[in-house]
Amino acid sequence: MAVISLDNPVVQSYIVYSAILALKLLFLSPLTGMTRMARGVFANPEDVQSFKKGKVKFDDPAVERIRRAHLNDLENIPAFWVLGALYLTTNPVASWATLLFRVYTAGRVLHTIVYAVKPLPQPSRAIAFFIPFVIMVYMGVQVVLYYITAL
Ligand SMILES: N[C@@H](CCC(=O)N[C@@H](CS)C(=O)NCC(=O)O)C(=O)O
Repeated sequence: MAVISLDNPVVQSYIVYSAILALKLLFLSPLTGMTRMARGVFANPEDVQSFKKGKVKFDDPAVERIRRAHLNDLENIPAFWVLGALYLTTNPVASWATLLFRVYTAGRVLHTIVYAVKPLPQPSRAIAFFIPFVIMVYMGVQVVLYYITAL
């Protein structure tokens, strides 16, 4: 039986990397806001009125790029929180699970950098997306295999 306790280093590792990912996800909101301000492009007329500058515009390339990065995080990071937590219950080897959480987090941070902060040519974004994606699939399969025998 897996020991799910806050004293368990794998659980602590999951908590740390989950929090880093949440902070990274949150970071994209102020980045969007700052980019809107810098470029004078807003999503609502009341924003234009309140800042007394710029215009309503929905296709600014820089803002849309950050919004796509944000959406991509939302398509991926919540699945990590779920699958990572379930994976903990399968009694993984601590060093292996920690490595997976670490590489996942590094991949998602790199995805944000090469997509939204300092755009780089492909395949940099594809790699930064794909490695964390494979880790999630791996964890999900491990969870299913671990519990399916009990059904
Ligand atoms: N919703 C994604 C699904 C595929 C995906 O996540 N691809 C990665 C690697 S190419 C990506 O960064 N897509 C860009 C995006 O989601 O805006 C899309 O429309 O591209």
